[in-house]
Amino acid sequence: MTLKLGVPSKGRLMEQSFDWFAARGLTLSRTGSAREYAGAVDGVDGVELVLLSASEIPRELAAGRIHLGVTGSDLVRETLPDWAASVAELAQMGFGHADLILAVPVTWVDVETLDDLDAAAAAFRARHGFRLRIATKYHRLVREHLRAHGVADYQLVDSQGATEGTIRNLTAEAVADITSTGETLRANHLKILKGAPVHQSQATLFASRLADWSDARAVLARVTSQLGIGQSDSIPPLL
Ligand SMILES: Nc1ncnc2c1ncn2[C@@H]1O[C@H](COP(=O)(O)OP(=O)(O)OP(=O)(O)O)[C@@H](O)[C@H]1O
Ligand SMILES: O=P(O)(O)OC[C@H]1O[C@H](OP(=O)(O)OP(=O)(O)O)[C@H](O)[C@@H]1O
Repeated sequence: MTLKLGVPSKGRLMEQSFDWFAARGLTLSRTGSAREYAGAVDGVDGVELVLLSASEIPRELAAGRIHLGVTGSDLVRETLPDWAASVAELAQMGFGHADLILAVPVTWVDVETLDDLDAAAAAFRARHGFRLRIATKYHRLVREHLRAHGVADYQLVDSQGATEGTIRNLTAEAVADITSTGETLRANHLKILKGAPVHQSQATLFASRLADWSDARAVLARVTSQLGIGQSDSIPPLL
């Protein structure tokens, strides 16, 4: 039996993941044609590369279909209820940095903080008869954050892409989305609310707590030794 390692199948995350492993002596490569999602691993015996969408890796880890997986820490926290029961963080990889933030139009001069948003939301509801709409694909993380900060008078509207455009399109009054350079927010005349972001994300190597480790345990020891990371004693059933 081999250890299955899930890595994003395209884009920056794939390339930077390949570079991160290569720098530690594990060579990942795509095999077959450019469009074929097959891969190979050199450097440690018994590792099988599984190329997957970054957004599917949390579910595959939680289902135990892959033993290790690279994806954004935001996607794990958003996708998996009680994520720490399903996966363990083995290494923060130092790329794929992005902040999940709340933003409102720059023209909302009285709204700079979550407290201001709370007040604006109450006023909005009184005036319009419906709750202020926040567009996002990060429903779980945004709900938890707003609950923790006592903001209740809002509704989430689902936006799976081009979220910053929802305000111009009059389908939302505020957004919660990932930003790295801030260019998309600036281009859409939005400003980030002050205070800590909802989440600071980066690419992270996760281990499944729910995969069958019985035969993959020895391979894990070789992988973590090669990568120079401490083998997590906290991955059941490795205890
Ligand atoms: N502008 C950005 N800068 C840096 N990281 C980003 C940016 N936008 C998204 N990310 C991060 O990249 C990850 C998502 O990667 P990607 O966009 O490849 O996934 P996806 O769109 O779900 O993939 P797929 O289209 O295959 O389903 C998330 O962890 C997110 O935090
Ligand atoms: O701060 P910036 O560097 O401008 O990056 C932020 C943008 O990047 C992501 O979008 P992505 O490109 O993944 O497309 P999406 O709209 O489909 O989510 C995110 O949703 C923002 O729209």
